[in-house]
Amino acid sequence: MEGVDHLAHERNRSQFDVNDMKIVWAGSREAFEVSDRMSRLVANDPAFRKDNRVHLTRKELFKNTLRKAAYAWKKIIELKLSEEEAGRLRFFVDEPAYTDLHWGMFVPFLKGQGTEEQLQKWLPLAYKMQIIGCYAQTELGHGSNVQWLETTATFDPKTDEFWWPGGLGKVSTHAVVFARLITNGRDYGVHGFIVQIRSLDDHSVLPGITIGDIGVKFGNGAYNTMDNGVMHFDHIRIPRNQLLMRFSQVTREGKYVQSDVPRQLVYGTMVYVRKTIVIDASNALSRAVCIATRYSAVRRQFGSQDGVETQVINYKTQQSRLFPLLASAYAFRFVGEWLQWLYTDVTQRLAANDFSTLPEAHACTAGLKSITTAATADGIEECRKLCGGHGYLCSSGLPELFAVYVPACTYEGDNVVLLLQVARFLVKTVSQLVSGKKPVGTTAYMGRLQHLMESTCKVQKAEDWLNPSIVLEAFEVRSARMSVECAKRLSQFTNQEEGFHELSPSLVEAAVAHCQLIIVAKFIEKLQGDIPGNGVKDQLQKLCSIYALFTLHKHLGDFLSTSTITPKQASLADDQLRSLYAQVRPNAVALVDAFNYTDHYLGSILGRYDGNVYPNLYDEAWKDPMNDTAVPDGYHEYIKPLLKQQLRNSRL
Ligand SMILES: CCCCC/C=C\C/C=C\C/C=C\CCC(=O)SCCNC(=O)CCNC(=O)[C@H](O)C(C)(C)COP(=O)(O)OP(=O)(O)OC[C@H]1O[C@@H](n2cnc3c(N)ncnc32)[C@H](O)[C@@H]1OP(=O)(O)O
Ligand SMILES: Cc1cc2nc3c(=O)[nH]c(=O)nc-3n(C[C@H](O)[C@H](O)[C@H](O)COP(=O)(O)OP(=O)(O)OC[C@H]3O[C@@H](n4cnc5c(N)ncnc54)[C@H](O)[C@@H]3O)c2cc1C
Repeated sequence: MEGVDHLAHERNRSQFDVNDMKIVWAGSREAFEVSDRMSRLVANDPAFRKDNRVHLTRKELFKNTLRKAAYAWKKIIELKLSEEEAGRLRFFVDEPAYTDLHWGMFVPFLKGQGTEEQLQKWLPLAYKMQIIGCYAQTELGHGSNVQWLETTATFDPKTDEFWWPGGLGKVSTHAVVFARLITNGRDYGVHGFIVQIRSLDDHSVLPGITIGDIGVKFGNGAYNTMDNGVMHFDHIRIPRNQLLMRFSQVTREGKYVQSDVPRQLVYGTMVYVRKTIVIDASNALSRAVCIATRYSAVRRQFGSQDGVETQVINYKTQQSRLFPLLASAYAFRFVGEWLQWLYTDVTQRLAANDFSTLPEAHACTAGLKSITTAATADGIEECRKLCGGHGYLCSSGLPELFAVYVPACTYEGDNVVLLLQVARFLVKTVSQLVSGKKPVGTTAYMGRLQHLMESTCKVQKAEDWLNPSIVLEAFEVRSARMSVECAKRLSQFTNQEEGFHELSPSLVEAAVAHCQLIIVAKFIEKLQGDIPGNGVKDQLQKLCSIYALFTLHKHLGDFLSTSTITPKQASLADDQLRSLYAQVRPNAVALVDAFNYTDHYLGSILGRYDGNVYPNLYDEAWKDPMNDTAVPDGYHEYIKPLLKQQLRNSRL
């Protein structure tokens, strides 16, 4: 009962209204209510039980996922759930499935790339799940380099292998297929086609197509609920109108007609999903942080006072590892919200034939996807370590979360490849300054380049680091100087591509600096708005400072080598950071309660809301099939003879 008392005590000592914070975290009262309702619906339905996943074989696991997906769909229909409610319900079911790709990529691709006529034909089928779709872009030989995909769509197609598409291996009936469009002997580059791959009568694979699952992936259970697939086409014919033709058409005569739009619009679904992945990073990181924070308040080691040992959350090292992750979860939440706004804005502009913000939307989604997923993957692993030995047990929820999460650093664009896209965008922005082009959006600060190259940091005492404009300027100076340095070094190469290749490690660092500036800037911007709730804004201000100062601490080399700050100012930042950790400490448990996660969703004995960790860990161990019998299978074959052998040897 010790843990129970501790968490209740922690909750009583918090200095803000946790219910108000729940609304800020959810984004609005309406979003909170939907999430809250859906999470309880899932948690209270035994059909969605997930604590047995680690003991299932791959085939059992996959069938179980199919059962849950079908049951979830039944519930969605029965309860007449809205699109938003259905999305939240699937989220809380918390099991990667073909439905992620159907709703997350196939449907958005159709919506983005189809003509009115094509939408009328395909969307109702997809919405009612009368067809199930996946997104087949990656090939065995090409994933990052989309322009070099080898699959062709001509009147006389060659054959090639897709590799990875989720939902393809066993479930999808249709696929959005990426192939090079060839007509009248000319290659018009990569386009999206809709291709039926399985029979709608008996689910058999259609003639000329070979499909299978690509095999077991990283981790026990984890992403293995998903049927990532391999697909081989051999002279498949599809009707011309299954080229998605909103932006380019092929006439009956085979003439290619390109609308007056950038060819990159065919990549639109990737921009959409990358934006979603940023919000998802805050989900995954907050979940790990919630487990590690509650457990750190329950766990006691050393430092006995009055016969009671110290809660590990009181160790300064524990705080300096945990609280930056807590702050990052909030930071990623708010930058994700902003990215949603940016995406909506660019979509509206595209509809009005304004393509001016497309490069910015691409750079922001690519860069933020990279740094939030990398920090989240590392953060989950850090949370496992923060929970000591118990963190390594599957019942902590952390091993599975890590295994499910890490591919986010690879899918939807390898993180380094995407940061190089941001670097290209930055170098271009700097070079355009010479020609007088005014930078806008997230690169607007480059418009004050002369000031940023000359300015000196104003910090004289630790509290100065709480001043948002000082912090913001430090991040702007660091980023601008790193980009300018890269651009300068690049200009010394006669061949720009060769220079870009040679300097790519530094270019990636410049891209990281720019993206971290965006996160800090958007957190500060969020705090300039109206944030109701007793003590809520105050807590968020502390978290914002922690995110910024911890990032500064971690990348101190950048800040010092660009002379953005002095070693003395770095040391003052560390002093301020320590003080902030102490201020956040009494609020830590309440700050993770604000995520409003049910025990079902957390799936962690260490992160239980009631803190009743030890009896449950103990009980859980006894439920393991290994403990069905005291004497294990194999004793008679392998242990008993061995023991007898040893006995004989010792007698010799
Ligand atoms: C239940 C909750 C779930 C929540 C999670 C949500 C979703 C996750 C669910 C499931 C995930 C599971 C599966 C993931 C599915 C996939 O992985 S699908 C496959 C994804 N594949 C990739 O991402 C491939 C990565 N590669 C690329 O995107 C591009 O090839 C490239 C690296 C960007 C390079 O492209 P290329 O055409 O060669 O470009 P180049 O470098 O030559 O640049 C040309 C210009 O085009 C601009 N540009 C590039 N991309 C875009 C874009 N997307 N939008 C706009 N503009 C773009 C580029 O900046 C260049 O511009 P210039 O002005 O000419 O410099
Ligand atoms: C779980 C999971 C689910 C997926 N689901 C789907 C799906 O549904 N549909 C689909 O189409 N695809 C899917 N994919 C594929 C995924 O999109 C690709 O794996 C991803 O885009 C990376 O491409 P790649 O595998 O070719 O990596 P590679 O490009 O081969 O990367 C290998 C290494 O090379 C480096 N590298 C590559 N190019 C460069 C460069 N220009 N400069 C510097 N370094 C470089 C990378 O940084 C990386 O370290 C999925 C992948 C995973 C892991």
